[in-house]
Amino acid sequence: MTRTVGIIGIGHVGVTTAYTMVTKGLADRLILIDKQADRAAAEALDLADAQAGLPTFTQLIVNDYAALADAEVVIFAAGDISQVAAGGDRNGEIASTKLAIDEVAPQLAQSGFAGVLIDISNPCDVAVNYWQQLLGWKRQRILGTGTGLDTYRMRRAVAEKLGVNLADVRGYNLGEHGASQFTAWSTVYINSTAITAYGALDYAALAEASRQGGWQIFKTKHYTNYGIATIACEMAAAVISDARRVFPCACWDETAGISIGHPAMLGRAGVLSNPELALTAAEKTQYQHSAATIKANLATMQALP
Ligand SMILES: NC(=O)c1ccc[n+]([C@@H]2O[C@H](COP(=O)([O-])OP(=O)(O)OC[C@H]3O[C@@H](n4cnc5c(N)ncnc54)[C@H](O)[C@@H]3O)[C@@H](O)[C@H]2O)c1
Repeated sequence: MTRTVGIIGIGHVGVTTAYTMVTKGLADRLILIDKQADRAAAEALDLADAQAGLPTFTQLIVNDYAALADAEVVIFAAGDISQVAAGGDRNGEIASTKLAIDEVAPQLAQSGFAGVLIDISNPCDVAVNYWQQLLGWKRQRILGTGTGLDTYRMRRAVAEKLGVNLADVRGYNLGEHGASQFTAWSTVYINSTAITAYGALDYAALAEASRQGGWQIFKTKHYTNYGIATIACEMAAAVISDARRVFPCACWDETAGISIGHPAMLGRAGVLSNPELALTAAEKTQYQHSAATIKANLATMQALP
């Protein structure tokens, strides 16, 4: 089997995702697409140079939608990061991301792509719902990185606080990849020990550190790329290898009636199932509030011309 992945939008995030794919040898064929055709071509040449020093080889194809017909995964990172509103509000990108989706969706549909679409572009949950409505595919084939990156940030904040390794911190941030997200502390463990066993902690400060972690980076760099590229590649690899690994993803929740960040088992068909969580009553309320926020922002996106 030839592992084929497409990346649409070769800006900061798209190119870092491509670099991660190439250096980890996660794909045999990588298709890079950007409406700035020269930019995608230049990035492909730079990536091609890197391969002289790598133990794996990735065939690079530029700006060819037809090549997506054979892809297992397409990662969508198109948009315009300069539209992020003051304070790091990802909803500033509603119009630019809608425009990019409207431009790409017909070409993606026409390409014959039959794999799994992973949206990174923000506002991520809103974009996933919009993609699902526009394309009408089985919802399990369309997901977003959602609170995957926020969960990484929670793991970093907890690890720094407790003096443990962030790889040993498990659990989830849930809901919107945005201000209404929350850390579900009932799910957080350090190895097999519940975080609650660590005594009194300032949970509000830790949750805020993960919620605001992106802004802390963004206000200096004006973009973020390494964390998101890593989680996107982890998810893509799980789909390609039918790994049945669980990630917090923006994906359909029948009960909430919306796609929203919650754990999903990923495999070749996309979302295979959603593990049940035993959330507390307060966490359930936060989740419902986040679902309502995504629905309101989706209505805003749909109302745009
Ligand atoms: N979900 C997350 O956790 C997360 C984290 C970081 C960034 N992001 C999001 O990822 C997206 C990309 O960020 P970035 O910093 O790479 O932005 P960027 O502005 O650097 O790059 C966007 C790229 O998309 C291209 N593009 C725009 N419209 C297109 C179209 N119709 N077809 C093809 N290409 C098109 C642009 O030419 C540009 O190269 C943003 O929406 C950003 O908010 C999400």
